Parts: sequence; C-alpha cells; structure tokens
Amino acid sequence: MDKLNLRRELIAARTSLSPEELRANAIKVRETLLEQPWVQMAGLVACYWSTGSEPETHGLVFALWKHGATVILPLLRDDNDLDWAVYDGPDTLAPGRYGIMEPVDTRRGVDAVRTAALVIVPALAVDRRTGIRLGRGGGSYDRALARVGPNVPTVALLHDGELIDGVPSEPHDRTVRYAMTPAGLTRLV
Ligand SMILES: Nc1nc2c(c(=O)[nH]1)N(C=O)[C@@H](CNc1ccc(C(=O)N[C@@H](CCC(=O)O)C(=O)O)cc1)CN2
Ligand SMILES: Nc1ncnc2c1ncn2[C@@H]1O[C@H](COP(=O)(O)OP(=O)(O)OP(=O)(O)O)[C@@H](O)[C@H]1O
Repeated sequence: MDKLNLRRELIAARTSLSPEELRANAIKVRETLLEQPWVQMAGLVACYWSTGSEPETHGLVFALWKHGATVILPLLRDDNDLDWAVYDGPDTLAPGRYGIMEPVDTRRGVDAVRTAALVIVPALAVDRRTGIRLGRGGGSYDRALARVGPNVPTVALLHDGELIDGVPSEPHDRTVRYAMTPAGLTRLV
C-alpha cells in the first residue's frame, strides 16, 4: 500500500479508539517508559505534545518534568522543519499550526534536538523489521531524526496494530530504535 492510503487507514482506525482506551494506553506508556534506566537518566528529553487520538503524552511530559528532566517540545516551522523550546509546566503552552499546543519559551533552533539524550516521537506506524517510521507526511521528523546521533535512543509511541510489516519507505525516511505499544516496549534496530 502507498503511504497516502496507509496513512488514511491508520488515521481512520485511530478515530475509533475510545477515551478509555486512550487513557489506559497513556498510563501504560508512561509507566513502562519511566521504568527504563535510560529514560530515568536522560537529562534532556525531546518529546511531543499529543493531540486528538495520538498516543497521549501529557502525563508523560509532566512526569519527566517533575522527575527533573528538561523536556523540549517541537514547534512546527513554515517550512515544516521543527524548532524546539523547553516545556515549563502546563500553563506554558499555546496553540501553533494545526492547533497543536507548543511551548511559548524561547526557540532553541532546529539543532536543539541534537543535544537530547532521549527522543520520543509521534508516528502513525513503524515497520517491525526495519524500524522505518511513517509520520504525518510533512517530513518534519525525518529532518529532526537525521540530526540525532546513532547512540541516542529514539522511541515511537504507537497504538495496537501500528507496529506492522511493510511500511513503504523512501530514501529520506528515518528509523526509530524502539516502538512503544500497549503490549510493551520493543527494541527494533
Ligand atoms: N502532537 C504532535 N505534534 C507534532 C507533530 C505530530 O505529528 N504530532 N508533528 C509531526 O510532524 C509536527 C507537526 N506536524 C503536523 C503535520 C500535519 C498535521 C495534520 O494534522 N495534518 C492533517 C492534514 C493537514 C492538511 O490540511 O494538509 C492530517 O494529517 O490529516 C499535524 C501536525 C510537530 N508537532
Ligand atoms: N531531510 C529533508 N529535507 C527536506 N525535506 C525532506 C527531508 N526529509 C523528507 N523531506 C520531505 O518531506 C516530505 C514528506 O516526507 P514523508 O512522507 O516521508 O513524511 P513522514 O516521515 O511521514 O512525516 P513526518 O516526518 O513529518 O512525521 C517529502 O516530500 C520529503 O521530500
């Protein structure tokens, strides 16, 4: 299946998830990730502020922040590349493009993600054999992940049925090292 149709199918499946399922998944994701030593030890974490039926990250971001980590969140630039700014509590976010909440703190530039010790990303699907990630289609995270060093753990958050075989890929597509689903954390590459 091509990317466009696969995206359409995955987005349709997400809209059928109930608020209870979304909440249960969010708790599982938060608890599983916070158990990992490499998560606990990360001083600077790049995450995302979830919207709609995406795997929910609000509790995770809050918990990482409370734990003492510096959390940076993306701001979508006009060229679809990602700028980054520091999360400083729930009152420090304002809607950006597509209505996604973005931090109002000073913009740290597209290269800020290079300094993260852990990178948690949104995805519509990940290929379980290759780690290839399918995103929204702006190429934003392809660009951001290209700046992340090979030894930095990268984790895509997924719902059930989104860790699949045969994600279509192009040369610019980036991989992630872990997929987090309601079934648990899977090391990919
Ligand atoms: N929560 C969250 N934050 C994020 C991302 C994301 O996927 N999730 N991004 C990941 O890159 C960036 C924002 N990029 C986005 C790109 C497209 C759409 C979106 O809703 N697109 C519509 C169609 C848009 C259109 O009208 O052309 C869609 O997918 O239906 C949302 C975010 C940065 N922040
Ligand atoms: N490094 C890059 N520099 C500039 N444009 C890029 C880069 N990587 C990808 N793109 C462009 O982004 C567009 C969308 O790519 P693709 O469909 O793979 O997005 P995606 O990975 O699903 O989305 P996202 O990364 O935003 O979650 C493509 O047209 C591609 O040319």
